[in-house]
Amino acid sequence: MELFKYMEAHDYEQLVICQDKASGLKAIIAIHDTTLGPALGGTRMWTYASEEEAIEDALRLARGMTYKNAAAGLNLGGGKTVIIGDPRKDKNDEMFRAFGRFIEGLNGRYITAEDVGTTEADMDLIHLETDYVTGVSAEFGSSGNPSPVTAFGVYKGMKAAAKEAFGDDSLTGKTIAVQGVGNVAYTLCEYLHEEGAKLIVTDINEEAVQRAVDAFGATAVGINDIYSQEADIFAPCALGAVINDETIPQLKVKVIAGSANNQLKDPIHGDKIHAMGIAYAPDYVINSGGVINVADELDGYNRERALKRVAGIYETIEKIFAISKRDQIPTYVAADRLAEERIARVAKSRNMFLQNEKSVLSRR
Ligand SMILES: NC(=O)C1=CN([C@@H]2O[C@H](COP(=O)(O)OP(=O)(O)OC[C@H]3O[C@@H](n4cnc5c(N)ncnc54)[C@H](O)[C@@H]3O)[C@@H](O)[C@H]2O)C=CC1
Ligand SMILES: O=C(O)CCC(=O)C(=O)O
Repeated sequence: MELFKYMEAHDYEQLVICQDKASGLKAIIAIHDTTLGPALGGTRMWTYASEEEAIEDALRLARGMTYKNAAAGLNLGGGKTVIIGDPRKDKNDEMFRAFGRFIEGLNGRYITAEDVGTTEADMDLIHLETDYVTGVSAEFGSSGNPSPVTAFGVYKGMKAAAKEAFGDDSLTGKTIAVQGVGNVAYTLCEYLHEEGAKLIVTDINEEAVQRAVDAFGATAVGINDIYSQEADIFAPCALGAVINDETIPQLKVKVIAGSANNQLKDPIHGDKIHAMGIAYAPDYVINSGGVINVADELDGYNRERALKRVAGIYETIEKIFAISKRDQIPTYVAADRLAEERIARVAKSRNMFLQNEKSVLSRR
């Protein structure tokens, strides 16, 4: 990869390569855009096949965080870290302490959190060296398990999408096909059941299915049958790339709204469902409850305030449908536009010189 060419083409600010021989730390911190505030994004630990693959992943994920944070209305930019290594074998305490010192060295330009392969305990080790970390344990002001909060955001976003499709945001009597009833979707099903929706569920884990059948009177279907159900709403809450050439022709729903990341296999699939008149709530917006929740730690975590902020996903999805109509574009493009427009607006109002910029952490 021609690094500077790539960074220039996609507007990256900074790439930090961190190496600590004693602990074996090999980390790449990618900072995409800090117009809105410090870059916040988790740390992924993974066995990358090559250094180039790790750098590409860090860059791609960091850019994703710029859009996610901007669309979520957070005053945070986008960044992400990858640590090269096997999270089951290669971790040691010194590695995360060394990483914390590298973060501290960035003096607040980057704030980390958990991601695939890292845990609350790892965040606590980072916290020994820097305050620029979230997702720490309760004694340091943790926001706790993000899944119920993510589920609340998905519920709110689904209602906004239902309003778009059916003219009314009530889910009472609506049939909702839920793919995967894990941590997020189980709580989502609680909200939906409470509101009087009929649930159809599937999961590769039979126990998870049975739990939903017992608790919510859900109808269980096979894993490949979830797409073709006579339902009003499809809620993908398991895997990515489930909206693709094979599944789209099977869909009978008017709304797609679920927690899974990267739901569209390729952008063309977002165009296809748009052309079919399906109201699609873009994944990184409707599932942003987790990051909104963790970001609340920066203000001294307050559950009530976090949930209020997460409830704002309803209005964000409404705005995205409005942009989609205004510009005649699919909602996945409208979400990017919402983020880009917000960054451009804030950039204009923040171009005045200040001797000392206010830090996010100083709000604590
Ligand atoms: N937990 C959170 O706060 C957030 C989660 N997400 C995304 O939401 C999705 C769900 O996350 P969690 O509930 O935390 O994960 P989870 O692992 O608790 O739940 C996923 C469920 O999907 C099932 N599953 C896996 N493959 C399947 C398949 N082929 N068909 C049907 N079911 C299948 C699993 O058995 C599991 O029960 C993931 O894509 C995740 O990346 C996104 C933002 C935040
Ligand atoms: O939610 C988190 O723990 C961190 C945010 C993040 O990296 C993400 O949403 O992918």
